[in-house]
Amino acid sequence: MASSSSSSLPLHLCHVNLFTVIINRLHALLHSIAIAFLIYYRVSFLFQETQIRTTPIIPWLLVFASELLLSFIWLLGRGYVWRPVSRTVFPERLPSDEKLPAIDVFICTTDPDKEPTVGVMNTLLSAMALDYPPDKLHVYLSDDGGYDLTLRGMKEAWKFARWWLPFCRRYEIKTRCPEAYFSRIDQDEHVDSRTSEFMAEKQEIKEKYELFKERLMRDRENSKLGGRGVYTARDHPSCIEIIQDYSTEGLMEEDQSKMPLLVYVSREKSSSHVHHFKAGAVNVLLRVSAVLSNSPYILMLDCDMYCNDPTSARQAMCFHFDPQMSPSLAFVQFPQTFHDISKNDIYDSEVRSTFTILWSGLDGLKGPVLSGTNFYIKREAICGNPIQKGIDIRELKNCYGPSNEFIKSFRQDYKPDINNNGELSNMLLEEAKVLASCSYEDHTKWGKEVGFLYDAVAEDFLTGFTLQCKGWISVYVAPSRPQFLGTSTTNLNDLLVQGVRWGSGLVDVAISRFCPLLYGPTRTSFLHYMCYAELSLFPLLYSLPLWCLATIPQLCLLNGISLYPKVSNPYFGVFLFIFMSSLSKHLHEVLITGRPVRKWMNEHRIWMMKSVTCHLYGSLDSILKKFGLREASFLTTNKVADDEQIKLYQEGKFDFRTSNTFLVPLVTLMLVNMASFVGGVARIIVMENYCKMMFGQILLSFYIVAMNYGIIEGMMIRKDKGRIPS
Ligand SMILES: O=c1ccn([C@@H]2O[C@H](COP(=O)(O)OP(=O)(O)O[C@H]3O[C@H](CO)[C@@H](O)[C@H](O)[C@H]3O)[C@@H](O)[C@H]2O)c(=O)[nH]1
Ligand SMILES: [Mn+2]
Repeated sequence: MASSSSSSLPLHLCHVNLFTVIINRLHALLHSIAIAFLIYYRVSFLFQETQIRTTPIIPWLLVFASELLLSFIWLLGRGYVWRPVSRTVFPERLPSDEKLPAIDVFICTTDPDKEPTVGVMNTLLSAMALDYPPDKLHVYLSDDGGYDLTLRGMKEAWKFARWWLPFCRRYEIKTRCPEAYFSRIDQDEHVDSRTSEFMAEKQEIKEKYELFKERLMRDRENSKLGGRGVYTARDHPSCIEIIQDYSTEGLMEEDQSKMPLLVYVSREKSSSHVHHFKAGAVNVLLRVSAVLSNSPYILMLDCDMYCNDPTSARQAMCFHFDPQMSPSLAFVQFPQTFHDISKNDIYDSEVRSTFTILWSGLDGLKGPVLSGTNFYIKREAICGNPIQKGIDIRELKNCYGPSNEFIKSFRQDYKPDINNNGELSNMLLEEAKVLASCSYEDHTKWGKEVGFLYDAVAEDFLTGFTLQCKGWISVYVAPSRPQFLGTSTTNLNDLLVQGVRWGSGLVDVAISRFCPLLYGPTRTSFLHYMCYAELSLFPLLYSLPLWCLATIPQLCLLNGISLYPKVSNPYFGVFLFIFMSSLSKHLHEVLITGRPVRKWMNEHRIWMMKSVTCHLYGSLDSILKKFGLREASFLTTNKVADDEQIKLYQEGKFDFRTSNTFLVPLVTLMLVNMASFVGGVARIIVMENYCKMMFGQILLSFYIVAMNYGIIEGMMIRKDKGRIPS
C-alpha cells in the first residue's frame, strides 16, 4: 500500500449481506423455539405414569436421542449463518512488481496411474504461468511415489514452458493450463486483435503441446514395459533436482530468461517408516524449499487443481499487503471448484454448501477452514518464527531437526547459497536431500507442533484449526471466475471412498486432544469453535441418528407402535414445523447461491446416502484407529475419467458399481422403508383411526422412499451396467 497514488484506496472490501443475516438469525430463533417444544413434549412423556404409557420406552428413547443429536449438530452449525460475508479485491492497486514478496508453489502427486502425468504437468504449467514476476515464483512438485516418469515429465514440461510462458504473457492469455486452453471454444476471448501473427503462433504452440503430450504418453508406455528396478513407490531414496535446460534454440531473445525456478522433490521412503501421506509430503516441501528459495508465501495445490486464472497470486496479496490485517493473517483461501461438474450434479460433486455457505459464514467470524488446496499461506504461520522469540540453538534443533542450514533459513537476511553460474550450489542440494530423508523428523516436533499436523488424515482441517487457535486469521475469496479448477469425484464409488476418508479424518480430530469443544473454548471465539465442532462431529452425529430414524419409526409402524403425536395433537404441528423449517432453510440456501430447486433435492438425497454409508464407516474407521485396531490410510481419489461413468453422471443416473459394503445398507434401508410404507397404508385401509395415529411415521417412510427413488430404480427398473446387481 506504500505506492503513492493508491495509498488511500483499500486493496479489498468486505460486504455483509444484512438481509441474509436477518433471515438467518430469525430462522435460528424460530427453529430453536420449536426444538424446545419438541424436547418438552418428549421429556414430559418420560414423566407419565407407566400405566398410561402406550408406547414402549426403548424405541421412544432411541428416536428422542436421535432428535437430540440432530438438534445439537444443527445448533453447532448456527455459527456459519451468523454473519456471512463476501469479499472483493483490487489487485490493480498493489505496489509495483519489485515490492511483491516471493512465492513458493507446492504441488503434490503420488501415483501416476490414478493421477496421469499429463494432468499433473498441466497443473504445473498453469502454476509456472501465474501472472507474477518469474524471479519471485518457485514451483515445487512433490512426487510421493518417486517415479522416474514424473521427473522426466517435468523435464518435458520445462521445455514446453519455455514456449508456453512467453506466449501467455505476450497475448495475455487468461486460461494458462494448456489442456484447458486448447480444448476450450472461447480460447481467445481476451485477445482483442486476432492477428494472423497470433493465430500462427498459437498453431505452432499447439503443435508443440501435442508433441509434448505424445512424449509423455510414450514415456508412460516405456515405463510400463521397463519396470522400476529395486525401487518401489514405498521404498526409494530421496531425490531432488532443479529442472533447467537453457538451450535457447529457436526462442526469441526476450523470452530466454524469465522462467520460474522448478524443483522436483521426491522424499525418501522406506517400508519401516510411517510417512503421513500428504501432510508428510508437504512438511518435506516446507523444509526443502526453505533452503532453496525460502519465499515468505506458499501456494498449495493438489496435482489436479490447475490455475484457471493467472491473477490469484495478486488477489491473495491484496490481503497480505493490508497493513492492518497482514500481521495476523495466516492464509487466503480460494474455493475448490471443479471443471467436470454436470448440470444435474446428482452426487453434489461441487460440494456447494461447503464452498458457498459454510466458508463465507466462517469468513465472517475468524476465517475459513484450511481446505487442502488453493490457498496462499504465510511461511511464518506454518513454520513459526523462532528467531524472533530468541530460542537457543539446541532447543531449535530439538524442534526443527538437526540441519543448520534449515535453521539459518529463519534469519531474515537468509539467502540461499548460489554458485558462480547463478545456480544453487551442490551443497544446498545435498542438504535438501537430508531434509527429505525419512528419519529427519525422528525426535522433532514436525507434525506435532510444526508444519502440517499428523494427528488426523484431514491434515488440512486440523492444521488450519490449530493455526486459528494460535490467533491467526484467514480470509476467503470466491471471485466469479474460478481461480482454480480441479477434478471432482463424479461417480458413487469414488465419492463414497473419499467420503470415508474425510469422515474418518474429521472424526480423528473430534476424538483427539484437539477436539474443538475442548480445545477451542480457551483459544478462539464461541461461534468459531462451534463451527469447527460441527465439522469434526457431523460424520458421527448424522450417521447414528439417520440410521435410527430410517429404521425405528418404520419398524414401529409395522408393529402398530406410534412414536409421534396424533395429527389432532398441537405437538404434531411442532414436528411438522421443524421438518418443514429445515427443508425450507436448505432450499433458501440453495436458491440464494443461484442453484435450481433440483439441486436441493440432489443434495438432500446424497446427504442421506452418505450419512448411512461413508460417514458411518468413516467414523468407525477413526474410532478403530484410536484403539489401535486399524492403520491410518489415504486412498487417493481417481483422476482418470471413465467414459461410461461420465455418461451416467451426465445423464443424472446413479452409478451403483461400488462395493457391497456401501450397497447393502442403502438397499436394506430402502426395503425397510418401502415395506413399512406399504404396510402402513394397508392398515389405514382396514383400520379406522390408524392414519391419525401413525401419520408422522407414514409420512417419514414415504418421504425417504420418494427422495431415494433413484435407488429403487437401480434395484428394480434399470437394466444398464450401473444398476444394483440383484
Ligand atoms: O500419500 C499421499 C496421498 C496423497 N497425496 C496428494 O494429496 C492430494 C490430495 O489427494 P486426493 O486423492 O486428490 O484427495 P481429495 O479427497 O481429492 O483431497 C481433498 O482432501 C484432502 C484431505 O483428505 C486434502 O489434502 C486435499 O487438499 C483436498 O483437496 C493429491 O494431490 C495427492 O497426490 C500425496 O501427496 N501423498
Ligand atoms: Mn482431489
